Amino acid sequence: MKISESDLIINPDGSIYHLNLLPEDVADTVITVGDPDRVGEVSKYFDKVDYKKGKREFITHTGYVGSKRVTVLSTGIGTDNIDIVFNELDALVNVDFKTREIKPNFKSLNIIRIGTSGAVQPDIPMGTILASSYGLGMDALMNYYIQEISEDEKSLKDDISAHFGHLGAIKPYLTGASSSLIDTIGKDLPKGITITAPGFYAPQGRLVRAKNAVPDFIKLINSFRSNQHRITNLEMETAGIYALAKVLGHQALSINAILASRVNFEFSKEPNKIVESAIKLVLERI
Ligand SMILES: O=P(O)(O)O[C@H]1O[C@H](CO)[C@@H](O)[C@H]1O
Ligand SMILES: O=c1cc[nH]c(=O)[nH]1
Repeated sequence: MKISESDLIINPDGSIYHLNLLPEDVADTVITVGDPDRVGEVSKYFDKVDYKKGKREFITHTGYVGSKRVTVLSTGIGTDNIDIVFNELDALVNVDFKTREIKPNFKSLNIIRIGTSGAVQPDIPMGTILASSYGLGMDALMNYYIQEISEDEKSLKDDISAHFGHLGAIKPYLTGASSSLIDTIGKDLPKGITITAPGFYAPQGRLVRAKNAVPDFIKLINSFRSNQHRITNLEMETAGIYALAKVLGHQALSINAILASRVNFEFSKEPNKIVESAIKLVLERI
């Protein structure tokens, strides 16, 4: 079945609407980062950069780490951008842009996020590099997609829904990391459930001048327990990445550079150093 011109928008030069990429521009291993400036911080370690492209906040460099072809791409902030990036990345590899039909041979990408994040447990200090075992979305993205979840995900999600049930309108969604990527890239890293918030301030329990509707949000988050599971950190993309990757059949892992300790009220004075060590760790292991 042909995908219509308004559902899948292809620019006159054959590139996809927002990412401005051609199908051949995407490697099978994709690193996503939030900050467009971080793309160069990753690709400076490539042995060879084939090209650099971009539009809006979506900057892409593709090249080689040793003999492995790798794409690094910035998503900007938030799961609304993840919706765009993941649908367009998937279309680039799984839709024939000439016929507008789904290709007969499905391609699954390995997608690794290198992001920044704030920890909500006292034993996870600033400087930690943490792998998200699950992404827990407090945003609304997955209200718009049909997602099948495993029995394990369902039972953990039920405990989470009970814990956060009194928040009313919030309908959390939960997806596990790719087991193959977490067992390799994330093998010896601290792990935990990452909350993806629809904002940086009150949606992450911060208080500046506007009053928060949810009192003691960080306490509510860090007191959650279900068997061996606990919530370790807060950021703004992982849950959307995990959920859409699974819906579309890709493998995803989120690696978090912990810049803030929300329980100790601290923010790193050297955030770039922490991000740098997360980048090096991922590039050594992909
Ligand atoms: O550093 P990045 O990857 O952008 O990630 C985190 O930083 C941003 C907020 O400062 C949000 O995007 C959050 O998820
Ligand atoms: O606390 C933090 C730090 C980085 N990014 C976030 O979203 N939250």
